[in-house]
Amino acid sequence: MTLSVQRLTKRYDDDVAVSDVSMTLPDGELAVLVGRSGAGKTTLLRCLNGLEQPDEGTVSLDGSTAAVTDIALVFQAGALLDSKSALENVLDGSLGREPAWRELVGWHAPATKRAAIERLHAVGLDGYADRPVRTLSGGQRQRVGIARALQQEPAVLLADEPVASLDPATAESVLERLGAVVRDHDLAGLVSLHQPDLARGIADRYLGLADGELVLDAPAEDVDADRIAEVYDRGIR
Ligand SMILES: Nc1ncnc2c1ncn2[C@@H]1O[C@H](COP(=O)(O)OP(=O)(O)OP(=O)(O)O)[C@@H](O)[C@H]1O
Repeated sequence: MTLSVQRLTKRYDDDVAVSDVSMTLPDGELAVLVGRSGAGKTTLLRCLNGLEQPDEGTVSLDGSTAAVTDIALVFQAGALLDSKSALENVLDGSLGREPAWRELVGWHAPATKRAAIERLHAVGLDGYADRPVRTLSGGQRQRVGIARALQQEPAVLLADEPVASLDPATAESVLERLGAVVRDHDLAGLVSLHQPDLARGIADRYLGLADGELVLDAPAEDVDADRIAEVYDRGIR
């Protein structure tokens, strides 16, 4: 499905965090969102998945209003429940898709459980299902976060600086996983990153925000380091 954003604006009092942004994210493609601190990346992602209400503009999926479960957001550092296992964290992605009583007692349908194990496989975590996530490395935790987002069966996968706390090699491998799941599951993918070079060869497209405005929207092959540097130079907030 294609995610379309039309003239989206979000203000906090007098501060325009996102200003009149329009863009299209087709399925099967990973776009990388860049921009200096305070440019509006997190606010845009939160508006896309409904955590924030835009003041103006619309977000639609194939022309219709998106349901909450259609758009999954992977948080920085995974935002996992430490005391639970990897599999239990992934199963949390089914919240809202299963009857409430199943969620309350933690007794999931066999097909749901099989799907969750398949998601762990998709992110390269075979054999980690029963590991408490507090015993996992940063990169493994982040991949559990991606598997949990997949369990939501979204049409759109968003990630807000998902590799910020990782070393460059681990960050690159997490991004490769993200790119692979976006393509294999035919999702529209958007990832905010402070190290855009890590996404070379993985990103299909670069989007750039400066002071809330979309100042870059181009295929990855047309975007070199200078073009990205321009996005960072334009932000003055
Ligand atoms: N809840 C909020 N209340 C008031 N202002 C906010 C709120 N959230 C964000 N802002 C403001 O909106 C602007 C955009 O912030 P946002 O967090 O979206 O930027 P960002 O590009 O994600 O930055 P970073 O790279 O540092 O995470 C900033 O000026 C910020 O201070």
